[in-house]
Amino acid sequence: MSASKCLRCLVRPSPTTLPVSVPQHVPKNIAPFSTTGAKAGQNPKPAPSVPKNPNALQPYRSGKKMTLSKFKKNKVIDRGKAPLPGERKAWRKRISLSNDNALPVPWLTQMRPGDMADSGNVAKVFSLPAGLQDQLRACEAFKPTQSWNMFRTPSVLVRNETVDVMGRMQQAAGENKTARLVLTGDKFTGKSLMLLQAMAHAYLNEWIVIHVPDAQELTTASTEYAPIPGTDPVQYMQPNYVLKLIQNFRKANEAVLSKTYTATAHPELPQNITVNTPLLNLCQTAKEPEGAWVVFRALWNELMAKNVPRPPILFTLDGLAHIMKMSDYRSPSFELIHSHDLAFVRHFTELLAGNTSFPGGGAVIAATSRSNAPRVPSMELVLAQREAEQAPRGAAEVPQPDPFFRGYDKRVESVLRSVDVVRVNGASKPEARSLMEYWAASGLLRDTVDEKLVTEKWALGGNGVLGEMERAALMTMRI
Ligand SMILES: Nc1ncnc2c1ncn2[C@@H]1O[C@H](COP(=O)(O)OP(=O)(O)OP(=O)(O)O)[C@@H](O)[C@H]1O
Repeated sequence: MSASKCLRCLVRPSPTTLPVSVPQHVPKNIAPFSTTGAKAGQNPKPAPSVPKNPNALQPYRSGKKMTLSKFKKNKVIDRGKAPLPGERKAWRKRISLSNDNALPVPWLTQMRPGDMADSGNVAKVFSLPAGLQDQLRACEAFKPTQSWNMFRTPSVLVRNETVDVMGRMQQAAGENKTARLVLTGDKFTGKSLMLLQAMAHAYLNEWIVIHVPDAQELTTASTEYAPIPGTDPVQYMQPNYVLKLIQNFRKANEAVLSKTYTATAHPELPQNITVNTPLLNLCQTAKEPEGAWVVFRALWNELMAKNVPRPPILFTLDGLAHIMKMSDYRSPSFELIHSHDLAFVRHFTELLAGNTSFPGGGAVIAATSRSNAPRVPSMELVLAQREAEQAPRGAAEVPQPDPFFRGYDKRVESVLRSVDVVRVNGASKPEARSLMEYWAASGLLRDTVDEKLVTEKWALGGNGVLGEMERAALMTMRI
């Protein structure tokens, strides 16, 4: 393009319209050349202004900038109040145990202490008494994934497996032994609910209950940890987790703990605890994470004290696979810590392995999960082997380890080597029918419950998988 053309308007400038430009490098307040000393000091007169031709070629752009968003207003987006720390998690984990829109079921009876161990009650639905609901809520036995929020009162179906598990618990307590059980089975068959039933049975029969609602909280490095001085190999405590556990434990077991007394004095605790103090007072000394581990140790020693009257104890844990592998914690040398080196987890695994037992008898029950669980080949293999060994002679072949696989964990095998495996299957048709009649009486199932409907929903639910049946029959009613 020709340099003599105006770049903005394409008008050819004439020599007369060109502005007289002052060279930019000459400072304005410097005196022009002069012949006298007097003139030399005077300020120069301003140069006569040249009228501006808007079409003339400008050396520099001046004036307004063109802004494209001139007529746009800045929108103020109101995002509301930001949720406080922990608020989202609390919302996600909230449990509602009642639905006022569901009908009360007139024929429903409240659960009594012996109901779940009685084989005559198989395929019957029982409601949980209000006091028991509080205890189960305190120890976080209800899960947000279960369908409690659909019914008027929380109720459970007694199944064959329920009677079996409760029978083993009763027998162990009667013989001052500790039953060691692992509940396994397909997804949504009701393993967590079986744990809840075991806890309900224990509370109604005045046992002491310790419950770990989700084992992954212990091993995913989401809670503080510290090495315990004087342990070899080093074990780690988790003071914050243990504090929360003691507080829930105290709320849930208040009645029994106030009737159980200390066997020794505990001067090491934040408050001095003397002999014959209720265990409830001992639990109340756990107020800060700093002293929580010492309180837990004292409480554990008391629960395991021999030669003093102790009620049966139930220790339950949901999500077994999470504690049967390396944890996400690291040692000071940055090596992964095995879950069994976490001291709290070790208390559980020692019981499950049969190395320790409760003095007044009881049970230790772990449930596997299919929804949220890492793959642990050692655990899967040992549980399959145990199941085959327990089957009637020759009914199942005992699985063998893969000779080319190097990932088996000896520590896991030694813990699970002698446990009893209980498989939770789909419900039978009479059990399914009873539950569906309860759904219909609650106003959640509109169809008439007959043989045809039961068979249809039972088949749709993968041969009586209760969670799947709920989906098939009540999915439109989910809140
Ligand atoms: N005995 C029962 N009485 C009433 N409802 C039951 C019973 N057993 C299971 N259910 C229902 O089935 C659903 C699945 O139960 P649960 O959460 O115990 O399954 P799960 O086997 O632990 O599943 P996952 O393998 O995913 O952990 C729940 O909504 C629960 O209400």
